[in-house]
Amino acid sequence: MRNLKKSRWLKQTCSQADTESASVAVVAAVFVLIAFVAFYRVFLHSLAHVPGPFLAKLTSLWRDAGYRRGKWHEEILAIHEKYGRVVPITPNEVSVVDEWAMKNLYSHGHNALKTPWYSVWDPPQTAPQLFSALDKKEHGFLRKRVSGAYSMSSILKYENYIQWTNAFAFDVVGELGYGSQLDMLKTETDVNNLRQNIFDVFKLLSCMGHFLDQLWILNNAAAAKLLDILGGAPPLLPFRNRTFKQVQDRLDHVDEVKREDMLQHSCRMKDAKGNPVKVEEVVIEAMNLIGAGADTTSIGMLTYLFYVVSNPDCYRRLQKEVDAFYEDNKLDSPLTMLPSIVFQLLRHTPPNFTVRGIHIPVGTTIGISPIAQNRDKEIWGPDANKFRPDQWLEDEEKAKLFESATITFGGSGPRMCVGRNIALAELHKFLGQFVRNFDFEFVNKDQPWTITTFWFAYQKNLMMNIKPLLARVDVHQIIHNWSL
Ligand code: HEM
Repeated sequence: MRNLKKSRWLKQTCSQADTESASVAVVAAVFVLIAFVAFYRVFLHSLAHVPGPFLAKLTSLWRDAGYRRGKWHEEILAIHEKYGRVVPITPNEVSVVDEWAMKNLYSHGHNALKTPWYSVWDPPQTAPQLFSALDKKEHGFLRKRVSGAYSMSSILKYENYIQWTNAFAFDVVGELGYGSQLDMLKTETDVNNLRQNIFDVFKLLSCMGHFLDQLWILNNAAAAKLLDILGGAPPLLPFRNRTFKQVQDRLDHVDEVKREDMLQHSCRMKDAKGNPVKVEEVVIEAMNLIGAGADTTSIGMLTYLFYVVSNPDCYRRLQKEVDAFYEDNKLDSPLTMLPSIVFQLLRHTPPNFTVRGIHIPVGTTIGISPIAQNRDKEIWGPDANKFRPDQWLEDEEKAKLFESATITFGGSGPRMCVGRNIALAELHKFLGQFVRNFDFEFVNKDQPWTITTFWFAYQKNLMMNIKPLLARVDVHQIIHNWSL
């Protein structure tokens, strides 16, 4: 009996020892594997010799941590300043600044494929969307059927709606894509908490797009259904429901509606087989307009206000030019300063690929950071960081070169911004009207604004003293202390 107990105890002790040594072996194997991967990445990987931050070569967590800090717009400039024009930012991703690379990545015929990061922008329970479609054929089809609505001739037809809405970005895109304003101006509130929700969702998706298979675990139809049942509505649901209602209403009356806006264009689209479009497909186009077209353009407007106030000479010349344009209602004097300021502010905001002698292997993720390219001293000269609209006026040849090197709208190829014409129309209108009707200056001259970047560079706390110019607008002469 005693022997039996002893042998059981011995067996238990042995199996405990076996488990312990197996655990040690597993931990050791994991360590060896990590050490091997680290050694390979830092010394043997084909990008190992390219100068860049050490941690970036080791793990993509370095880049992800940078994104989450919200200061990537400063960090990417510092990285290029320190390491040059081709810099690894993860073990398998390079950030590049180069005019040639821009043409070969982002123009017709040459464009590289978008990375799987974009898949995170496909909301569950909606139709495929233009921006995140990775497949070239699918993207080509989706783009072709909407592009008529974005052409300059169409945008000029919508101009009345833009004027009407006082050109404020959310209401403008609402007017074009939903058939009515979003009532942000009228109610002076964030209707459906839309702006805050878009900020929160963009922050989450832009940071987490690299993780856990693009957050698939949360971002799928089953999870959305489960959330619905449990009553935990996703943040953009009220807005999505409102969009469905508005779109369905327009689809039901499309032949009676006389309004030629973008919603009308979307309602008349066909699917790939030539059948009438489904409600989900129109909804995704309308939501695209809001996501891609509102914050981007309002960021441009704030950038304008910031740089015009920071450059009194530009401000004075611009006001003079716009005044001359309206003088005696002639409206025919040429505008040069206004477009130069627009272009200047926009700047401020495949196999065997070789950039500047550095070979980028097939399968590497490659991208151009707009801010790094738009501030590059080799392209823009020693005063690349200065806001100097005259740059566009001094030399016609150079201006053409600058235009082709500016990457703000994503190059010139099939993936470039389809809403460029809307953005340009809005910005020109807003800038011209604002400078004509108001005098403005910073409240806080030492720190006029703060910028946080989560894919979009959001400006916060831009406080302005705004004085209506009495001769032109019928308002009391009061100094507004207005937070933009
Ligand atoms: C100053 C304002 C704007 C800027 C700087 C801007 C910039 C860009 C950039 C860089 C891209 C390419 C993004 C990528 O592929 O990662 C893009 C795509 C896009 N933009 Fe804009 N955008 C602006 C305004 C607008 C407006 C007003 C709209 C619509 C009303 C719009 C709609 C779109 C859409 C739908 C795409 C996806 C195009 C495609 O993949 O084929 N954008 N934009």
